[in-house]
Amino acid sequence: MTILHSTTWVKLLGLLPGELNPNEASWLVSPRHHMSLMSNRRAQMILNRVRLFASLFAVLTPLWMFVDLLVLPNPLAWQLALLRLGATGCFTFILYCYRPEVTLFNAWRGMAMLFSIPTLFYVVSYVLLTHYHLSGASAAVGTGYAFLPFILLAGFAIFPLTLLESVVFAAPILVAHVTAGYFQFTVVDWPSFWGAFWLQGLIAGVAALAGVCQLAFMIALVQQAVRDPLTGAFSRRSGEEVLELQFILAGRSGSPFSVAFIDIDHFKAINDQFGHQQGDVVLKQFAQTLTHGLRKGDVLVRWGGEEFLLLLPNIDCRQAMSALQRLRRNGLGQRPDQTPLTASIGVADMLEEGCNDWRQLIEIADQRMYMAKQQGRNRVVAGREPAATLQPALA
Ligand SMILES: Nc1nc2c(ncn2[C@@H]2O[C@H](COP(=O)(O)OP(=O)(O)OP(=O)(O)O)[C@@H](O)[C@H]2O)c(=O)[nH]1
Repeated sequence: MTILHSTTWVKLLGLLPGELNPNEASWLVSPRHHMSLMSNRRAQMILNRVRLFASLFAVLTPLWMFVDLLVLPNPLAWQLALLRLGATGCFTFILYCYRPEVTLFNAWRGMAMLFSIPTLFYVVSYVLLTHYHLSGASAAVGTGYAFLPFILLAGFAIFPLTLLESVVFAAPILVAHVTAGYFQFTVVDWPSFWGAFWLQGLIAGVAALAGVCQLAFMIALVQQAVRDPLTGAFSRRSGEEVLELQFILAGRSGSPFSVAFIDIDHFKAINDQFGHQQGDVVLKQFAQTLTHGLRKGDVLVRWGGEEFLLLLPNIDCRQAMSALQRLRRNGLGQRPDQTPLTASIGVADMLEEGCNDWRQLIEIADQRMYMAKQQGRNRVVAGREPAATLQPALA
């Protein structure tokens, strides 16, 4: 695993420093820790590629039928033609009827459906071909069927997949080849059956590498698009997307979802006394300090200027208060004159407030942040009552 955490990966993939953090290299191996925004965009991309692949196969599969009918003996040619028509019907079904909600699971299902059609086609066509002793032109056409697994494995190269996904999707095709060999369905005189298998493994490896490279570039692009360049926190636009997604998920599962509206105190004074550049440094350190203190799954958004939003899924106001207390106890950073940086924070929980729109939730948290300012700054307000105010924790 240490190699995954080194920058070697980044260098090997030809990425620029910062485009893919070393701790994000494990994202190339498995989709387990992908952020929801990434998974959503990847799911959309995979579904688009599934449709592209299905449309190509829907056109090419019936076209080859005419070659079969011209060259192959009957009834083999007709049996294969029927098989091709069936496969074309399945590809057309995926193209026009598979319009699911954009989730990674549905994208995987689309890929599984897409690749299972030619894999089955390959196995059945082989069973049919073994009953004939082909020679001349018909043997050449029959040999063409043996190339299908190679084409399928190469096809994975157009999908932005993790290493684990590539292995899972390529395995059935390799197993189909081994099964065909085991039952001696081979009609072609390969120099070596295992030689062909080795070649397939090689193609699968190259396709997996191509998929991982695509994924690396995709991660880098998504990071650039979703992050605020100064602080590394989510930008407001992507933050709104995450908010909407988390709000829907929390609503569906009936779990709490809290947001904290954070505004740095007297930030203008930093700019005025020490210059805008020093102000930028303080903003950057503030965001880094908060991010390091967060749990996995919590999201920091730069809402604008010196205002930040903290999205805290699965916790209510009370738990959010204690998380913020911990963050404030550890310190939010320092002003250029070495005095502690403080912030005024408003907290609201979707369940407690009965919000059915995330904008409403932000509005409430924003109002509470203003209450914190009015009450003297450097505090957290989580309700209208004074009891729900967390007093200054910093010296
Ligand atoms: N350096 C820097 N300053 C910024 C940036 N974005 C906004 N600001 C400044 O942040 C300051 C915010 O000032 P105010 O809204 O008056 O708030 P404040 O001084 O923090 O006072 P209170 O919020 O009332 O405690 C403004 O001077 C903005 O110019 C940025 O990206 N970098």
